[in-house]
Amino acid sequence: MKFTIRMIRIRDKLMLGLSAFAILFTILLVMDLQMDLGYSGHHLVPSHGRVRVGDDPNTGTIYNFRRRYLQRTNASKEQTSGDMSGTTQNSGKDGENVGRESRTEKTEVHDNFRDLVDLVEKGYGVSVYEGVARISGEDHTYNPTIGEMKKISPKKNSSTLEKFHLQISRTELYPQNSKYVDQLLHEIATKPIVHVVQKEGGTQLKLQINYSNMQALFKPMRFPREQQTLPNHFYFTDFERHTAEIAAFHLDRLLGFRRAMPVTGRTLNLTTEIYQIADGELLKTFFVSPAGNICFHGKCSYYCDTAHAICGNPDTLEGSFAAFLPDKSFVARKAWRHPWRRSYHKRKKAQWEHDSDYCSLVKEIPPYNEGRRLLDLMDMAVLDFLMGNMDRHHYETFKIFGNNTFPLHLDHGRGFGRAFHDEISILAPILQCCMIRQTTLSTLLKFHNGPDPLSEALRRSMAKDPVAPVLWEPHFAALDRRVRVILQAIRDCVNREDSSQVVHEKTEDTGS
Ligand SMILES: Nc1ncnc2c1ncn2[C@@H]1O[C@H](COP(=O)(O)OP(=O)(O)OP(=O)(O)O)[C@@H](O)[C@H]1O
Ligand SMILES: [Mn+2]
Repeated sequence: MKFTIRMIRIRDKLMLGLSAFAILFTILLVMDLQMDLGYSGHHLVPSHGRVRVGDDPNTGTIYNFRRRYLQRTNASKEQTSGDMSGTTQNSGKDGENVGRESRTEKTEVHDNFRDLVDLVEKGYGVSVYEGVARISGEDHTYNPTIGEMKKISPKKNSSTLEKFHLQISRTELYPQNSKYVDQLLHEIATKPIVHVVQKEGGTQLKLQINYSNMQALFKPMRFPREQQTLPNHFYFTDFERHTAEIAAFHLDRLLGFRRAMPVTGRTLNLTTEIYQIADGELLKTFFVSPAGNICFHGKCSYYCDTAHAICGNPDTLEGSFAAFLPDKSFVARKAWRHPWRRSYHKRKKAQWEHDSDYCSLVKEIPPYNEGRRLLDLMDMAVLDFLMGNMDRHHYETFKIFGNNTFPLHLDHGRGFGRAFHDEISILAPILQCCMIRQTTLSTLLKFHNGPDPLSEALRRSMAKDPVAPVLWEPHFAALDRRVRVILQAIRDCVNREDSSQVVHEKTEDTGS
């Protein structure tokens, strides 16, 4: 009897011990997943987000910059638990900088990046062939438009979009003082829609909106603005945000690129402006949800089923409307694989992710070995980093202009997904090539040193959009913070290139 009682006690103690262990283990696992400590071997952020042991701190890899940047600026105040990979790297040496609340940030003096301002103003080391701030050396006086190349002038009854197409030039989609952009935005946002068909291509649902004399590409709203990229979603499984398309157009314009088609927001009546004029195939996918809202899902390769339907409230729906590119039969385009594209596989990495000398490889290959294209990729990295767009797999150019023309900035639906996280790997082209177009650097410095920070300029630019406010507030602060990150990366490059740099004469006023 005594023996059995003792056995029961031992068993109870054992059970108690086991339970305590299980609880502790679970807590450890949860902490690991939250803080990415690495015990479980699973990382919330992909493992390439970590600093690799053995990296020479003086080589220009993304990992080193990420580590140094995180130690220096301590952006962790703005980071969520999923983004701590860098902060766990902090050692005691950086004592004064480590505190996550970073109260020091408020007292920090504004770094006006005088060294970089000097670089762009005085043109020290600005050349086609070497240095960090570069010019493309192309002939900017040779800038024919599509109209000129095709010997077509706009007719009296041409639509604004047709006129816009004819003025697309070798160096930009529209001039800085374009008389068509605002008019186009207004027309796309207000003119009656006459027919709607699903747009082929791409992974997510898009509609081609036909007006009486022009077309637009419609991407529907799927979430409220404050919804962020789900932590378990990869960049390639992330849903698209219509507001990102709108904001990207404004951002591209503010940066002086003018390589993105004009995009506006518009609120539709799903019944009268889509359903009643929809193409038969699209019509088949309409239904009424249990909540009594009108919904449709279209047909596409990923998210086109009942579970991912797009629903009105009950039949109003917001979306982005991008002015249509010229028809391919009129102006053909060439699609290029982006050298720094991601692997689009949940376990594989791309070559640039483990080869810190990747840029020297790219520099050898046409069209990156000469002309403007490599600098254009740097611009694209700036645009994508500012909005957090990781989905840049391909890009397109207009064939008619040959190789020495701008790449189109298309498809920004996956930007503006994470306001509290700066995805340094998007800067890989800049960090690995250590170059940036002089004019782009100059524009970034202008926004950084004010009086108008990028956030304010963007806010003002988007204020008149029909679906304003376009962006969730935290994205604005992220923009100004990311401008600083880019400037810091450029400064690191300049310092690394060493001070013995030869002084070159400026040979070109504008680089884009
Ligand atoms: N404004 C536009 N006018 C006409 N065609 C466009 C326009 N924008 C994009 N396209 C074309 O439509 C294709 C798909 O567009 P987009 O990339 O925005 O869609 P997506 O569903 O996000 O694609 P993906 O899944 O490949 O990322 C593009 O490759 C481009 O050729
Ligand atoms: Mn896309």
